[in-house]
Amino acid sequence: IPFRKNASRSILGDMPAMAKHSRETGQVWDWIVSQTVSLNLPIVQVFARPLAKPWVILSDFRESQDILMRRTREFDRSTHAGEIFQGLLPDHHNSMLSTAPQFKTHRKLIQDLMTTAFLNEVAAPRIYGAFAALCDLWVHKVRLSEGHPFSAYHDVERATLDAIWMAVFPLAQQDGLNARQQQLLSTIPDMNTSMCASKDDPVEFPESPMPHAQQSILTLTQSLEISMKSPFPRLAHWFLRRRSYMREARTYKENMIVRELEKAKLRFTGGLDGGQETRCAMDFVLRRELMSAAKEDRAPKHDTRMLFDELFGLLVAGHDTTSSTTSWALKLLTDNPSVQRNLRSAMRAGFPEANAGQRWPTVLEIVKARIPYLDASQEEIFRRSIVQPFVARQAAVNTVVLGHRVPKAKGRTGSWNSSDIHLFQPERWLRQEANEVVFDQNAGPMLSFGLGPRACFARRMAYLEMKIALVLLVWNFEFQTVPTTLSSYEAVDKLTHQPVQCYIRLRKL
Ligand code: HEM
Repeated sequence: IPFRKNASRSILGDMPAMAKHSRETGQVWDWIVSQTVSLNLPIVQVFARPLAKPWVILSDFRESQDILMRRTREFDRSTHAGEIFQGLLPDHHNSMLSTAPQFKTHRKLIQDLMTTAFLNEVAAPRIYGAFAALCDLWVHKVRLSEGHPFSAYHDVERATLDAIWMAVFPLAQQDGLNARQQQLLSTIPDMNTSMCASKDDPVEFPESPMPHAQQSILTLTQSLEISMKSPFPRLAHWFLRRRSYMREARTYKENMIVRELEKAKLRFTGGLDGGQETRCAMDFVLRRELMSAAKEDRAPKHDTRMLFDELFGLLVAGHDTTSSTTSWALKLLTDNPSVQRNLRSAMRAGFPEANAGQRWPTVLEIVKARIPYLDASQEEIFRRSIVQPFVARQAAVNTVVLGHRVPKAKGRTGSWNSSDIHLFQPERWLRQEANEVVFDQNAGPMLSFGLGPRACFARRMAYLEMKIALVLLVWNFEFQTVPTTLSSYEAVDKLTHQPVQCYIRLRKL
C-alpha cells in the first residue's frame, strides 16, 4: 500500500508533517485525506504514531461500506479510537471492542433510548423546548443587533447542550442555558450599535455565567481534543486528568449524576408495576435495570460505573456533534439563500395548519411530518458538515483487502458526480417517482454516522434533533448574508470538525 516516501525515512513517520499542518491550520483530518489525493489512490498508508502499525486510509465509499456492514467478523472498532475515549469514559461501550465481554451488557442497558417511544415521547419535546428557547433568545438578539451580524456559536452550543441534558436528566425548560441567557438579554435596552462604523460590524453580546454542572461537562468533553490529537491518547489524557481544573470538573460531574440518581430512585419507589414515570433517559435506563434484576432474581444495581459512564457518554457524544452540525447548517443556509427559500416554502406547505394559524409547528406535527425537501436538506447538512471526518476500524484477522484492490461491489447506494460534490444541494437527495418528488436516502454515499453494528448509536436522535432545529429556526428567521470576512469555511478539528466562524444576520419572520 503506497505511502509518503519522506515518512519512511524517519522513526516519527508522518507525525512531523501532520503536527505542522495542525499548527498552521487547526485541522488534521484534511491532511490525512489529502494523501489519497496526492498519491491519487483510494488506499494509502499513514504513519501516524511512532513504533506502531500504520493507519490504512481508505477513501472508497463502496469498499468502506462493505467492510463496515458486511465484513464485521474481519474488522472491529479500532482500539486507537476506543483509547481516545478511555481516559474519560472507561466504562462506556464506545471505548470497547465489539468482542469485549461487557459490550453487549452495556448496549442492553441503553437499548430503550433509541426506541420510537423514547424518541417521540421523551426526547422530541425536550429537544423542541431547547430550540424554542434558542428562537426566543434570537428574538431578543434581532431587537438588539439591529441588522448587525453576531456569532451564533455559543447560542447553538447552549441549545444542543440543553437538548441532550433535558433528554438525559430532568431539567425544567426555564432552567436551561438559553432561557438564562434570554433573561439576561431581556434586561438590556440596547447594544449601542450606532457606535459601529459599519452595518457589517458584528455585535458581541454579554453571556450569562455557565452553571458548574454544565461547565464541567463542557470542560471534560473538550479534554478529548487532547487525546484525539495525541499519538498516545491514553497517556496524554492521563496527564491532563492530573490538572486541578480537570479533577474539579470530574467531581462536579460525578456529584451531579449521584444527585440525579438519588432523585430518580425516589421517582421509582412505586415499585416495578406502579408509579414509574419515565421522564428522561436516566429513568429508562433505571427501569431497564429494574426489569433485568427482577428477571434474574437479584437486587438491582443502581450505582455501577457502567450506568454512570453510559449516561455521561450520552452528554459527551450528544452535544458536541449536534452543536458543530447545527453551526455548519447555519452557514450553509446563510450562503445558499435559494435553498433556504425552498426549504421555508416546503415547510409552509408541509405544515398547512401552523401556516394558516400563524403559529409554530408543534412537536407532534414535526415528528410526524414527511416533507421530502426537509429530509433532503438535513441529509445534505449531515453530508456536507462531516463533523466526525473518519470512521475507524481495525483488522481482527489477517485479511486480503489491505494489500489488494478489491473489485467494487455494486450496491443500492447511488454515486455522486465529482464536479458538484462540494456544493450544498439538497436536491441531490430527491428523485421523481410517478407524480411526486420523494426523498431517497440511498441517492449517494454518506458516512457521516458510520455504518454497520458500530455506527452512531444515536443516529435516530440526531436526525430528530436536526429536523426540529431546522423547522423552528427556518420557520422563524431569515438568515441573511454576512460579509465575507465573517463567513469563511475555515475549520478546526477539535473533538468534532467545527467551523471557525459561525456568524449570522437575522430577520424575524
Ligand atoms: C450530527 C450528529 C452526530 C454525528 C454526525 C455522529 C457521528 C458518529 C460517528 C461517525 C460515529 C462512529 C461510527 C462508526 O465508527 O461507524 C458515532 C458513534 C457514536 N455516537 Fe454519534 N453522532 C452524532 C450524534 C450523536 C448523539 C446525539 C449521540 C448520543 C446521544 C451519539 C452517540 C454515539 C455513540 C454512543 C457512539 C459509539 C457507538 C459504538 O461505539 O458502537 N451520537 N457517532
